[in-house]
Order: sequence, then C-alpha cells, then structure tokens
Amino acid sequence: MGATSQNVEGPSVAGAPAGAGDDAAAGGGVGVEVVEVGPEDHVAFVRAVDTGFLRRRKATDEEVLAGWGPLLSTGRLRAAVDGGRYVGTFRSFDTELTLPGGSALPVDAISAVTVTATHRRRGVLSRMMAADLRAAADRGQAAAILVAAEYQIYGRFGFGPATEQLTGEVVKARAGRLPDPSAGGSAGGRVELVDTAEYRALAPAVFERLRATRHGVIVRDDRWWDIATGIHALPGEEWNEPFWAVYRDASGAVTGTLRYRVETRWDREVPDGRLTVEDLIAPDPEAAAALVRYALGVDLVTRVEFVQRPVDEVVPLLLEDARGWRVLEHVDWMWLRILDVPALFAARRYAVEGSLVLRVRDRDGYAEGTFALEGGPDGATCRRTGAAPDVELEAATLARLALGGASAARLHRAGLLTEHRPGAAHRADVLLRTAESPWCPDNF
Ligand SMILES: CC(=O)SCCNC(=O)CCNC(=O)[C@H](O)C(C)(C)COP(=O)(O)OP(=O)(O)OC[C@H]1O[C@@H](n2cnc3c(N)ncnc32)[C@H](O)[C@@H]1OP(=O)(O)O
Repeated sequence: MGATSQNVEGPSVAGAPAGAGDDAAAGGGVGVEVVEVGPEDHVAFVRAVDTGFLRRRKATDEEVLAGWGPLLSTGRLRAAVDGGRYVGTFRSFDTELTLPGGSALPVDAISAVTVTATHRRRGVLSRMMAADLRAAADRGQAAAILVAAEYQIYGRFGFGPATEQLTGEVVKARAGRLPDPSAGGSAGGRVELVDTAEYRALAPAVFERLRATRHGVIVRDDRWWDIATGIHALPGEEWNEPFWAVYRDASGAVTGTLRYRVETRWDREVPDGRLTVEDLIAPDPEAAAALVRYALGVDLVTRVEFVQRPVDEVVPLLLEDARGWRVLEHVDWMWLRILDVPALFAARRYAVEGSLVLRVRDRDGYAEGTFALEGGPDGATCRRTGAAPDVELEAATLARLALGGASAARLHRAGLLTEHRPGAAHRADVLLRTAESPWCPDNF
C-alpha cells in the first residue's frame, strides 16, 4: 500500500514509478503518466478522488480499504501520476442501460473523474477519457455514460445529455384537500412501513420491473443496495437511517417502494416539518399514486420534496390544486457518448414504423458516418449507407435524441441539427421520441 500522507497534489502511490511518464508534447505536462490502478493503490485512489472533489475524509487506510475496496474491485481504475503522486483519477465499470422498448444495452459507466487543482487544464482528463473510450469501444460497448459535475466538461468528448430530471416540492397548504395517509391505494392495496432488512429484501425486485420498462435506467447491483440501505457502510460518510415504505397491491404483492427522510421543524408551536422523498420506485400507476399520497399525508410536515424525478413526474396531477407543486430544479442528468451508432439504434424500439438517414459528425471517429435507420415497435435495423442524409448532426447532439427525450425540431431551431430535406426534423421526432421521458434515477 502506498503512503497516504495527504498534500494538495494527492497521496504518493505504490504502483507508479516516481517521476516516470511521457513528455509535455503528449499533453498533461512533463512527467505526467496515465496508468492503470491495481488493488495495492485503492487507498491512494480514494484519497486522490477526495482531493479532486475537495473532500476531507475522516477515515483510516484500513477503513477506506474495507469500505471502498470491494466497490473499486468491480471497476477499471485509471490515474494520472506525476512524481509518484496521483494527480488525476478516472473509474469506469460495466453496466446496462435500458433503451426505449426495454432492451438492456451493455455500456461503460464513468465516474470518479478528477484532476487536482495543480494539474488542471493541461489535458490530463482528455488523456484519461481517450484511453477509456478506446478500451470501451474495443470491448464492443456501444456507448459510455456519466453524470456530469458541470455542463461544460463533456460535450467536447462527444457526450450529450440523454436524460433530464427534476426536483419539485409540494407546499401542502396550497395543494388542496390532502389524502388520509392510512387510506391506502384506490384498488384495495396498502402502504406499509418496513424495516431496513425487509426493504433490502423486497426493493430489488420492484426495481427490476422498472428497469425492464423504463428507458434511461441502469443496473442496481447487490453492492448498490447494500450501500443504499446502510448495510455496507462507507467510511467517513455519516449514515442517517431513513424511513422505508412499500406498497402492497390487493393480492399482497409488493409493487412499489419508498425511501424518505423527515426533518422535523417547528414554527413556535406550529409543526413545519420537511419530508424528502429520496427514492420512489413504482412502475405501476396504482402503487406510484398510493406512495405519493402517503408521503403527502404524513402529519407534522408542511412541505414534501421529491428529488431526482423524471421530467414527466405525475405528482402535480395527483393534487387537487396543481399549483401546490413547484419545480425547484430541472437539470441535465445522464450524459451519453455513442461509440457504435448501428448497435445502439438497432437495439432500441420505436413507437411507429419509420425510417431516417442520419449523417453524424464525430471528431473522434466512433460515430462518424451516414446511417440508414429503419425501425418500429417490433424491431429495427441501422446500417452504414451511401444514401443522401435526411438530417446531419454532431455525435453529442445525436446522444440527446438517442433515448427519445429531446426534440429534433427544437435542436433544428437552435442550429444543432441540419435538415437536408424539408420537414426531416419533424420526421425524426415522430420516429425517435418516446411517450415517457427517459429517466435515470441514480447518481454514479
Ligand atoms: C463523471 C464525473 O465524475 S463528473 C466529475 C468531474 N470532476 C470534477 O468536477 C472535479 C473538479 N474538476 C476537475 O477535477 C477537473 O477540472 C476536470 C476533471 C473537470 C477537468 O480536468 P482537466 O485535466 O483540467 O481537463 P482537460 O485539461 O483535459 O480539459 C480538456 C478541455 O476541457 C475544458 N474543461 C475542462 N474542465 C472544464 C470545466 N469544468 N468547465 C469548462 N471547460 C472545462 C478545458 O478547458 C479543455 O478545453 P480545450 O480542449 O479547449 O483546451
């Protein structure tokens, strides 16, 4: 294990040669080398990620290793090294992304991207990204995904925002008549509060039903569930036990799950609590409505916040007075980098039968070319073609359209999509857009 004395540049590492590396002409400055990180340097990697994200973690090396080691072992770790110290970090791991129509596309998920303040804007991220995307393409993965810390970072690497999400709040006093939380579902089901172990046992199956149907969703593996339920503690991160609830339909089957926390507040003798719905997974409308009504009905609470929700969230439609709902934040969320246009577009499904010829420009080559797409509800083909294109766009713009969440007509108005045939943007929308918005409920 490398020494872990922290300084501004991050810890020194065992697996990297001090001072070794390529020259400034390769980018990244003199002496900076991009290396793969093995288990012997997991602690140094975590410390460097913390430095990059401006965090000070109070945990010993042993605690860091016990908490993060199993997680890091499932992914690929890259680091930039200068003088034997990590100055850049990059993690990627395999997951599956649900496409419109329900098929699961194997993709490369990127996280823990940092470059220390001393080495920024010298091309260190560019080199780590280039290495990772090349490796993902060589493995046959059709796309890479990430959640961007800042909007301006990833477009240059061919990523575009493929899902958006919102956080909204219900001000109960303005929402009209509120439901009785004990009333249960309209179809004879009921909401039950459960303990952590029951939730851990019941929730994954409900999530799998969402994943099979909602495009934009990615895998939650056992490790994810253990961390999300506090069963696997992450060192230096405080765990506050939330409330867990499930919805059982009339047959007793669990069809929805809810994780929420409450901050109790008082305005003198008047209760003014805040309830935050952190994770609401309910593929069935009946379960979704029952769990929303339950959250709104909890006493001693005046505001209920729903975080990381799809942009077509139903909460306002469940209120007697929809003006009790207000959107607090509406942001880009999961960014997509298409590495193989035919593989992705042939794997998704389309609401109606249609065809479209796309000319895609890609500085890095992966998505460059002209592609003939023919698709419908039951299947699709997407092949390279010599035919004249209907529309022309950058790979990063195509990423916005890939999951059906963006409007080609709007992109055309913004000058991001060129029509080579009049009306082609509208035709693209008829083919590519989806009735439900793509939604990635997770941060990774
Ligand atoms: C998936 C995730 O993990 S998201 C988390 C991203 N990490 C963070 O936000 C932590 C704090 N920031 C950082 O660690 C770094 O600034 C990083 C990782 C964002 C960028 O690393 P760098 O090594 O500086 O990037 P690099 O030098 O390769 O930049 C490439 C280009 O992107 C631009 N760029 C990089 N970061 C940003 C940014 N935050 N805003 C605007 N432009 C940026 C650079 O100016 C450069 O432009 P150019 O090619 O026209 O010269």
